[in-house]
Parts: sequence; C-alpha cells; structure tokens
Amino acid sequence: MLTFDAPTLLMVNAVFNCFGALVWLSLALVLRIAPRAAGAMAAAHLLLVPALLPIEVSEWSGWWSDLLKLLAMGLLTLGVRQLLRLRQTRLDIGLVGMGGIVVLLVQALADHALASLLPTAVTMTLLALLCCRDVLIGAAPGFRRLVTALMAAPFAALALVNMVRIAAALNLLPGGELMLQPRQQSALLAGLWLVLCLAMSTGLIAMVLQRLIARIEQLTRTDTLTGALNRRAFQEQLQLLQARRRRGHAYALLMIDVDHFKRINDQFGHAAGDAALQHLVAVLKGGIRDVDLLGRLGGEEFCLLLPDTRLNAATEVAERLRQRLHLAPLRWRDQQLPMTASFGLTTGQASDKDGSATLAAADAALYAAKRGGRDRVCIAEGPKP
Ligand SMILES: Nc1nc2c(ncn2[C@@H]2O[C@H](COP(=O)(O)OP(=O)(O)OP(=O)(O)O)[C@@H](O)[C@H]2O)c(=O)[nH]1
Repeated sequence: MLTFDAPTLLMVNAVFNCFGALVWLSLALVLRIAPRAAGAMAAAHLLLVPALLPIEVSEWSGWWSDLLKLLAMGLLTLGVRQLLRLRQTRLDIGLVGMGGIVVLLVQALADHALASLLPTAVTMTLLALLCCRDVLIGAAPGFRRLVTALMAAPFAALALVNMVRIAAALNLLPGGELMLQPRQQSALLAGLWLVLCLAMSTGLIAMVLQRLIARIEQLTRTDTLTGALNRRAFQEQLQLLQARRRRGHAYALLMIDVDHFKRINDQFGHAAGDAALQHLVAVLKGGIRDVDLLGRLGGEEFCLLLPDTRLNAATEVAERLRQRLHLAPLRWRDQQLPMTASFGLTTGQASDKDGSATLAAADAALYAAKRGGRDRVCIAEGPKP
C-alpha cells in the first residue's frame, strides 16, 4: 500500500530536484538555452537535495539545511529574473538573500531557540514575492493573463506558507504549531513543499518553452539579413489589413526597390550589397511608426504597409522616406556610397479579395517610377485620396 509519510514525500522531492537539475543543466550546457538562467536553476535544484534527504532530524533540521534552502531560493529568484530578461537590478535579490543568510548565521552562532525559522521564513517570503512580481510583469506577451497568473501562483503560495509560519512562530496563529514542525516529521509540510516545487518548476519550464516558441516563430517570420518581415509573414499581414479594409479601415501599400542595386554588388562585392540592404531597412525603419509593417519580398524589393493611412498621408510618408535615403549614403569601409530607391504607392481597395490586386497596383507604380528615372515616388493609377 502507498504511504505518503514525510520521509517518502521528501525523498520523492529529492529525486525530482535531481531530475530538475539535470534538465536545467542540459538546457544550459547542451541546448544552450538561456544558459545563465538555466545554470542558476540547476544549482538551486541541487542545493535543495541535501535538505530533503532523510538524515537524522537533529542533525539536519537546523540552520544549515535552512542556509541551503535560502541559497537555493536566492538562485531561483535570480534565475527567474534572467529567464524573463528583466532589465532590473539584482541588488534587491542580493540584499534580501544575504540579509537573511547573515541573520540566520548570527542566530545560529548564538544558539537561539527557533534559530533559523524566522530569518528563513522572512527571507523566503520576500524572495518568493519578488519572483511572483517578476513573473507577473515579465511573462511574455504571448501568455494569456490566466496562464501568467497560474505561473505566478506557486510563488505567491510559497510566500503565503512562509507568512503563516512566521505568524505561527510569533504565536499569532492559534494551532499554528502544525506549520512549525520539522519537514521530516510533517507529512503536511513535506507534501506542501513537494507540490510547490513541482508547480514552480512546471511554470518555469513553460516559460522556457514559450521563449523557444517565440524565437522559432520570429525566425520563421523574419528575413535573416535585414530583420524585416519575410514574404510569407508580409502576405499574412497584407491579408489581415485587406480584411479590415472591407470593414472600412483604410491602408496604404508602398513598394520599394533599390536603384541600380546590381552595381553595388558588382563594384563593391556581395557583402557591400548586403550592407546596403541592411542600411535601407535601418533608414526606412527610422522613418515609420511602430504599427507600420516592413517586409522583404525578395532581392532588393521591399514593401511597406501603412495601416489606417489614406493616400495623402501615405504620399508624404513615401516622399519623406525617399528623401531620407537620398540624404543618407551607405558607409562602406572608408567610402560613402550614394543610395536611392524608387517607390510605388497605392491604397487598399475594398474590391480586392486578398490584397493581390493592391500588390500588383503598387508594383505597376514602382515600375513607372523606375521608367520615370528612379529615385521618385509614383502613385498607382486609380486610387484617389
Ligand atoms: N548582396 C545581395 N544581393 C542580392 C540579394 N538579393 C538579390 N541580390 C541582387 O540584386 C540584384 C538585383 O538587380 P536588378 O534586378 O537588375 O536591379 P537593379 O540593379 O537594382 O536595377 P533597377 O532595379 O532597375 O534599378 C541582382 O544582382 C541580385 O543578385 C541579397 O540578399 N544580397
């Protein structure tokens, strides 16, 4: 028959933490995913293991098992912040963690009754609250609010358990002695600890997976050379705007093609050509709004989608972009290479089914700009402001 006594639960937790350390180590060393954060997580899991082993209560329930716990929690808090890539100082974690450890050691040396309970519980509470806050503000936008809340919940629960322990230690909680028993003697605490460890790890692994998925998604949607949207992603966005167009929302489409690009390649080499494309994208991005979408259709041909923009405003944007590029030569090695582009402009028409007619109209306008002498903006025939 299964018995869920404290030593068994702690042993399960120890095995789980060893496994957790292995998983994080593999992420850090083999897969090179968030290596620093994963390294901190692996160390946190490993540090917890000795505190969970069924060694004599008197020997292990004291201050140094708590010291390991605090170190583990400090590393976990650091790992969470690194995993979430929050640009915050780590001073708060260092101060809380080191403060708790110093008080713990001073009390242990003074052989104080309940030597380690209060500093450990207070420090664990503060670190768990920091983790909780970091998850709430730093979880990727890809996560829905409920999922973010679920990931933060185990940290909030850990803070709550420790607050209850503090209240019990200060005799503020009737019947609170239950929460003060050494974990090796309390199946309740050992079980609680196991559930919290499992829940925290599951949430953190979900975060890593989300990060990976976001990275893969980004790779499949962007052009690696310039960082602009690739053709497929651009077509998707065009179709979305076209669907909105049928509901009455205007948009403009600008097709852009570098003038005499082949010459740059031929005279200065392919690397200079690549640098020219990156330069073009930097110049264009510097002159558009965050909501505008720049895509690379292929070669030196780019397309810009301007949501909620009518022809008059789009013409101004196109002219401004043309001038910006005209005035910003490419710096290649010790030379300045003049660069211009031709622009074909149109606006989305409600009669267009999937955006392809709009694209064709912009292409025709671009062709007219090339024929007209390049370095100019041409508006497709048909669209009126
Ligand atoms: N360096 C570099 N060159 C590319 C890339 N993609 C396409 N090209 C080159 O871009 C050049 C395009 O040349 P053309 O289509 O003749 O256009 P162009 O020289 O800009 O002439 P116009 O458009 O008429 O002004 C070709 O030589 C392609 O090899 C790329 O990713 N990097």
